[in-house]
Amino acid sequence: MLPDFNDLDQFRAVLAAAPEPDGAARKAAEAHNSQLTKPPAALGRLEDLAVWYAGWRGEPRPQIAAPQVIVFAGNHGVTAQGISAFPADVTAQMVANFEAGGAAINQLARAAGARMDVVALELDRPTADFTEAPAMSAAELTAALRAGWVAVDRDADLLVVGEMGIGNTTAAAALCHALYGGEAADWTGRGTGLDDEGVARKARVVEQAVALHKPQINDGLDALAHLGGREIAAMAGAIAAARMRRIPVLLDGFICCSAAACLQAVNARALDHTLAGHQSAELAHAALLQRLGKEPLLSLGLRLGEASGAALAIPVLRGALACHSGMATFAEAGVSEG
Ligand SMILES: Cc1cc2ncn([C@H]3O[C@H](COP(=O)(O)O)[C@@H](O)[C@H]3O)c2cc1C
Ligand SMILES: O=C(O)c1cccnc1
Repeated sequence: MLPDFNDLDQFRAVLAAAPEPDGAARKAAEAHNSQLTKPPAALGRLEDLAVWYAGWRGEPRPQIAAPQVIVFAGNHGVTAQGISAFPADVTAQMVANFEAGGAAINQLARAAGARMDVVALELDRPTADFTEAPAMSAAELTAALRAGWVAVDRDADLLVVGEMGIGNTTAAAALCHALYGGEAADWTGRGTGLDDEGVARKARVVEQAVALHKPQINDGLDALAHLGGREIAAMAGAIAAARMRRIPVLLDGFICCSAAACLQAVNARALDHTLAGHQSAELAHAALLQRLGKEPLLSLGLRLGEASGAALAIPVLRGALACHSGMATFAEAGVSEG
């Protein structure tokens, strides 16, 4: 059973009690890796990925059999400030598209052999416009974290989380500016395709919002409440639930990583069970990945969200484990060691 939480302090306590990887399984995986029929380290980063995954699953020779993709959707009051190239109605329209199987992530999840779930969070009740008021109350944030927390399949052996929410690159930029400082413009990109004038307006919105709320922000959950969105909070809740179940997580683009950053700001080790699936083309994703200490698996110029980049990385991790767990050792294959 997962522990439960009813308020933000209980969620902070859950994060503080997060489990660590299984040291014995990790050691056994390292020893096994060193005996496989290949020159030492010839599979490069795949070898580290396999050992990392084995530690989290507590199995020296695991496979990925049941990956789960969850796309969370939410609406944002800050869209009133003209910060997206698309209207807010697109969020609900895309949820219908996900449910009908017509979006990019439907194809990528299927191609990766992953189960896909869509969780829409109160789309007809957008968050407050955070240039004027906190985006969410503590109770609303708790509810959104819980929606993510309960969406994780207990039998999944890999989790990919992503999002849909017109305006959410503004929320993600504001979260990064609040957590890491610098200039608002450093964290503000084009999102769905703003022109230069639109990006300048968006950066002013980010700057104004962070200046308004910064005095009330003491950790990542305060930042999420003031500047986040329901789908961003739900991604954070799902990432935390996966940790409790020792399910490794592939992070998606800028918005997903802003959710992860909020967890890391509460507990420095909260993302140890996660990898960066890809580096998005959104302006600040590279800088955010650096802050998270994550090296992306892929960099394909995607700037879509929806979990698309992380879903594409599933076969990379699966390939790492197929080699690790399926290859013969030198002794088994009768191959001479160097
Ligand atoms: C048709 C369509 C499909 C999408 N799928 C993901 N996003 C992406 O774009 C949005 C963020 O960009 P901004 O902050 O500029 O609104 C998010 O919903 C994100 O997932 C989409 C956007 C559109 C228009
Ligand atoms: O990096 C992302 O995930 C992203 C970038 C632009 C628009 N939507 C998502």
